[in-house]
Amino acid sequence: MILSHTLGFPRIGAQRELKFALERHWRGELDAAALEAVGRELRQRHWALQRDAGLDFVTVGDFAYYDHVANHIQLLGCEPARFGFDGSEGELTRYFTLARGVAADIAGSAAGCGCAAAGPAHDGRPALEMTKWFDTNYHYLVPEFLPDTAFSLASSRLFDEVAEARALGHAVKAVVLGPLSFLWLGKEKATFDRLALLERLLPVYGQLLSRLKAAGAEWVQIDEPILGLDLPAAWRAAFEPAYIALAAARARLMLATYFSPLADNLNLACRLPVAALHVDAVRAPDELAALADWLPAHKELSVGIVDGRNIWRTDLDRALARLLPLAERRGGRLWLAPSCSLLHVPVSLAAEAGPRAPLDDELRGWLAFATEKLAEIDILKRVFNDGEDTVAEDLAASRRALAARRASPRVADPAVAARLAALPADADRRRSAFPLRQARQRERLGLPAFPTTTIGSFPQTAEIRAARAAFKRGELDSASYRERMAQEIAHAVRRQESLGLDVLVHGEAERNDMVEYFGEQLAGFAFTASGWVQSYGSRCVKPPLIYGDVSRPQPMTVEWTTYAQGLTARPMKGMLTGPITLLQWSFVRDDQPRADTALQIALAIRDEVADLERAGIAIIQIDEPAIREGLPLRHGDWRAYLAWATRAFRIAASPVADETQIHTHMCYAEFNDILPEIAALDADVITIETSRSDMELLAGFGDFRYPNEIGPGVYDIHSPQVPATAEMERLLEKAAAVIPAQNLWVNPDCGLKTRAWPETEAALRNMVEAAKRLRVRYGG
Ligand SMILES: CN1c2c(nc(N)[nH]c2=O)NC[C@@H]1CNc1ccc(C(=O)N[C@@H](CCC(=O)N[C@@H](CCC(=O)N[C@@H](CCC(=O)O)C(=O)O)C(=O)O)C(=O)O)cc1
Ligand SMILES: N[C@@H](CCS)C(=O)O
Ligand SMILES: [Zn+2]
Repeated sequence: MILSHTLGFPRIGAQRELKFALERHWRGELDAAALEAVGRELRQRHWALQRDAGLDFVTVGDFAYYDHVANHIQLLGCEPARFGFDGSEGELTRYFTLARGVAADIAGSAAGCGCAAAGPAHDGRPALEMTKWFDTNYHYLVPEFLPDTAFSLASSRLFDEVAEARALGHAVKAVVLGPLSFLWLGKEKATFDRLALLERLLPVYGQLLSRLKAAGAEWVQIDEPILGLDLPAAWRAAFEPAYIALAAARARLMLATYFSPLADNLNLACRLPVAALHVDAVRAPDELAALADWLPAHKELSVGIVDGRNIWRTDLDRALARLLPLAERRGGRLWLAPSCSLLHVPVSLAAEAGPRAPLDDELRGWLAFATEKLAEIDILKRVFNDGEDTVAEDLAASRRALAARRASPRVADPAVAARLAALPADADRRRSAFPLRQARQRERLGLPAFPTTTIGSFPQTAEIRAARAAFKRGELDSASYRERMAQEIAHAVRRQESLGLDVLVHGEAERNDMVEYFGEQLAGFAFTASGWVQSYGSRCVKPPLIYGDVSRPQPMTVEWTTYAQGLTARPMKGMLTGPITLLQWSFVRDDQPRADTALQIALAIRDEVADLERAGIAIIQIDEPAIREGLPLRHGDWRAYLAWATRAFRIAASPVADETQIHTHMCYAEFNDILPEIAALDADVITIETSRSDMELLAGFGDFRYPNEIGPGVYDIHSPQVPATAEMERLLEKAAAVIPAQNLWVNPDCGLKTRAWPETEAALRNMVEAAKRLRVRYGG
């Protein structure tokens, strides 16, 4: 018998119902009960979808009002003491405090902007840090651990949800993050080893599993994605005793791994005393044979056969070819599932039909979002359980779609192939070495020491978003929309001039998103109407789809950039998203290596760089915030990735003269483990997020003697708090202790699109003042 399930389902809602409810709640327009009603309605809808798709169990525990790791912090009773909760606050209030921090004197502004994580707040309660969930564009809240962190079962939310699903008649599989992954994903806030907390944590997990069983969960999926990482020996060694201890709870456990091969953890995963093991057969198809050998016959094998990280229809014949020998080997017993939670793909293709939909019928036919992926799993299951004839039509439709995609003339563009073949070997090299470029740029730009700048975006106000929405609905004509954006840009330029910034930006008002905006203009890319995916909290992104060879039919940013430059005598930075970030934050074609697609995008961006230079733009920034996130999860794969990723960046950045200054920008990650490669990008200036680590991140750049110029972020843009001049001075002093002062720039951590104008202006005023004081101290 073949069974089916999903590791998780998107929680945000097909129409982003959760996002809008959350933001209304934060603005004080929706009370907690009404928010909970929206959550309940979404869970019920998603469980019904799972049941209707023929899954044998619905998954309970994948829902979260902000983030599932944050749910575990409450569930396991380890809310950090620094939040000072006194027991009078409700669970939901505490939850949003962990996620967003509190700034008592500016709470109105924080809530009004719908921003998610807040940074250091006036009353000393900064939000939990946010970081990337493995190699995805989803951000989780980082648990904080101290040597005396205690655990207890402190929330009934998960058990209530199990009861809710049971009351609706569903067979339930609950999902929790495993104890080792939970500890691994957290951070020590004092000098000690957080693995030491396992002993204290395990009894609470034991209680958790017993209660889930008592609540009627037939299975508990226990996620240990860290089994896909290169783990230190102590962490690997901790698995077996931990799971032996958990076995005492007598819950039926499915250990779930995903995102990368198990490799040297395969044997360990097979040995653990659990009833079932889930593996990612999309990222690690080659391990299936070994699993069939090693997993004891009495255990269930759940095969993640449908890609949970991408949106292409599954090749069902290839999937069946993989599954058949496995099923045979395991006596006809298998579970089928997506490779990972479906959190990372949009809810349904249903919203992509209709005359105004940007996706045409042909492209839509090649795709499967979360709902359609469940249907694919059901087809595969029925082939085994009921015979191929029962799904002959579905299989034929799937084959037709795949054949159409393979044969489509829209995929291959011979001109792109020809250009790549003719690419000179030195296309990734600037004309001169950095010292000469630096001298020429200094002469051309005439900037003061500690030049001030921002990262690109200024507040994406409700008015800007509303104008764009009206334009897209056809209610605002193109000329009026462009006029509105021109006004916004002019406004941003005026404000920067009056603040005294040295290098200006146009503010990105015209961009819906730093990736989608380019995706809408590049050939080989398509975009959706409602293909939203949660990025953090209530914030979502709509990743474009790369379906074919990429090229740039026409300039994408030159008009707005030259317009902005025409408004000021100061240098206006051109603002582009780099090839790796465009790749990483899109759904990428699966019919050629990612490296090839990256190279094609690099050529398109190179053309834009050349056009900006030709239009007289002296400084061009190529954002690469996702370059670190794109690193493979296994170290052994790093070298190959870094080689093509850095080459793609350099190809994009290298067509310009020495006098043209190339900036890059990175955030959301620690870069110290890839510093040589960051240096090899050879950007003239790099701006990076450093303020949240109190410039600690910069130490690596100092130790490494990073050769080019650096703008370490001096304030956290996630917070509406206005940073004090003295604090930014202190950070700059700290930076000057490790980086030569003449190479330092002054800027925020990242773009300001999620902020409001009043706090933005106040923060930048203080930042400019801090730079002036540094100039006095260091000369220049
Ligand atoms: C830098 N970050 C980014 C990541 N990934 C990206 N693809 N882009 C990024 O910028 N990953 C790492 C970080 C994550 N950070 C963020 C920060 C902010 C957001 C965010 O604000 N997202 C918006 C959606 C952005 C967008 O595409 N907006 C569109 C559509 C706006 C919209 O919702 N319109 C409404 C109607 C509005 C009205 O009538 O007033 C509608 O269509 O229904 C646009 O501007 O046109 C969000 O709201 O979640 C994301 C990641
Ligand atoms: N230029 C972009 C970079 C974000 S990582 C911005 O300022 O929003
Ligand atoms: Zn950034």
